[in-house]
Amino acid sequence: MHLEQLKLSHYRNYREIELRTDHQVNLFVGRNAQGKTNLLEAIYVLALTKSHRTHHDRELIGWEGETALISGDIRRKLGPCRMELSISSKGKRAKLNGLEQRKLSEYVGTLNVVLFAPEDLHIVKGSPGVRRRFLDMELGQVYPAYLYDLSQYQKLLTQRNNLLKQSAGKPLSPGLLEVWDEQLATVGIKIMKKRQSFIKKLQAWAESIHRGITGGGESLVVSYAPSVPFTEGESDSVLFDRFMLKLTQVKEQELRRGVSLVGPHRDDLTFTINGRDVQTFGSQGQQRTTALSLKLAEIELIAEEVGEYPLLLLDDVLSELDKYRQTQLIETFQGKVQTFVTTTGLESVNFEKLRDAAVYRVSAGEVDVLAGGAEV
Ligand SMILES: Nc1ncnc2c1ncn2[C@@H]1O[C@H](COP(=O)(O)OP(=O)(O)OP(=O)(O)O)[C@@H](O)[C@H]1O
Repeated sequence: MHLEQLKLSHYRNYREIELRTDHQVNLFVGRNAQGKTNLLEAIYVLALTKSHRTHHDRELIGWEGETALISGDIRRKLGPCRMELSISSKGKRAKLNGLEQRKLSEYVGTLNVVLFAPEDLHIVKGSPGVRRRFLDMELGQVYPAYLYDLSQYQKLLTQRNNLLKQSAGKPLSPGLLEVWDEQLATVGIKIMKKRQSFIKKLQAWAESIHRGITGGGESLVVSYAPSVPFTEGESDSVLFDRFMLKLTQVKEQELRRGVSLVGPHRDDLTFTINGRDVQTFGSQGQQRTTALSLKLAEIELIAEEVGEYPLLLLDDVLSELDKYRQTQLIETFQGKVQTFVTTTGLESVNFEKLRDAAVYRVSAGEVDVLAGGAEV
């Protein structure tokens, strides 16, 4: 997949810009706080309709504007496509080739992106919520139907939580909670099974990529830790019964606390290197490499599932990688994956290995081409 042109209007600190981005590697260089991350974020939002930095869409709209617009011309095997996303206080609207999409889940998946930024370290170090968000975003762009299940689940969960809160520790009328329990378990199982099969595929890629990056010395294992444990191949009915049993076991606690305590919203992921938990025992470098291996694994997984390589967005991470890892990264994806990179200085970039690159200068929401094509 290729992004050939990007247009922004009232997006963060960009008033109006139009940028041709048809090179294989696009490097955005500039001082701090000029809009480099905003640019990568815009590509990410164009693809996924959500930012990796904030849950509040309002923040994406330029301070002097009412509506932010992102538009991108995409080249894919399926044929060219113009994607347009508008964000205002009334919500988001998405168009594909000029046609408005009724559901955002029908729009997501048109463009695939993998973003790697310093904060991705939190996928390894942070709370389970960060890992669930990572899973949901990545699964959603490969299997858009997953987003539908997820939104169904979230609605059910909100309603069930409201009921638990209203009861305020008092017993509920018989059968009232059970109506929600069955629905929660049915949709919850769908999500858990999709997560499990996704993590299994991701694990296979991440393990071999991590071995490559570490020169064969480290064996990374990524595992799913579902809130209701299950093994591969178990039938839905067995899993349903186990889910319902767990709900029964925690019912009193749920009534007391007013929240649902069982289901995919309590899932987690674990990482081990040579059998030891990376979150607890891993060095900073091992945690960073684990996050990088995960992201690179996603690129291969998307290529396998979608039949095309996604875009790679690298936000301010080149300077964090030593020359060996940079070369490794560039050589692995050179010629296959269109890459967008931000950096504060070109001295950290290993130009010897780059082919078909363009360099852009970003300054206070303006972007100029410094050099493009073979001369870089
Ligand atoms: N909604 C908004 N409207 C206008 N400007 C905004 C908005 N949100 C953020 N900004 C501005 O965008 C700039 C930050 O841009 P960005 O995060 O892309 O920086 P950067 O160039 O990546 O810097 P660094 O190298 O420090 O990461 C800041 O000047 C901030 O004030």
